[in-house]
Amino acid sequence: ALELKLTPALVLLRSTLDQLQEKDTAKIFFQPVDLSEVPDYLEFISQPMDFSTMCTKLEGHAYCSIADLEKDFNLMISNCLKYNSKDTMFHKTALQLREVGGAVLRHAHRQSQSIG
Ligand SMILES: CC(=O)c1c[nH]c2ccccc12
Repeated sequence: ALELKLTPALVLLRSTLDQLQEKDTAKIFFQPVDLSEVPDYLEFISQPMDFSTMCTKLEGHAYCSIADLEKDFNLMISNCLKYNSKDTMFHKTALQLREVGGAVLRHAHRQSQSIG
């Protein structure tokens, strides 16, 4: 039935997001950048993104595929690389997360192909 077919896709999306969050050991991407702490953030970043927002979107069925999840993950990383200069921990952490997260997403793409 349709709901049986859709469930594995949601399960894979949740597991992929969980795996990506686990790689953010410093938890710098767990919450939106605090605009009261960083008042100029929106002068540089037009579309903020973070894992908590991605989780809300996922449960709200905003993601139809791993590719949709990957788009927001890449947005989150590129925001961080843009706002934070190269010599910061944030910038370096984003570069690392981009690599390890890429491997998680490649594996999830392969799994989603086997679900069909
Ligand atoms: C992910 C990110 O860019 C940030 C996460 N926490 C922050 C605090 C100040 C400025 C940037 C950030």
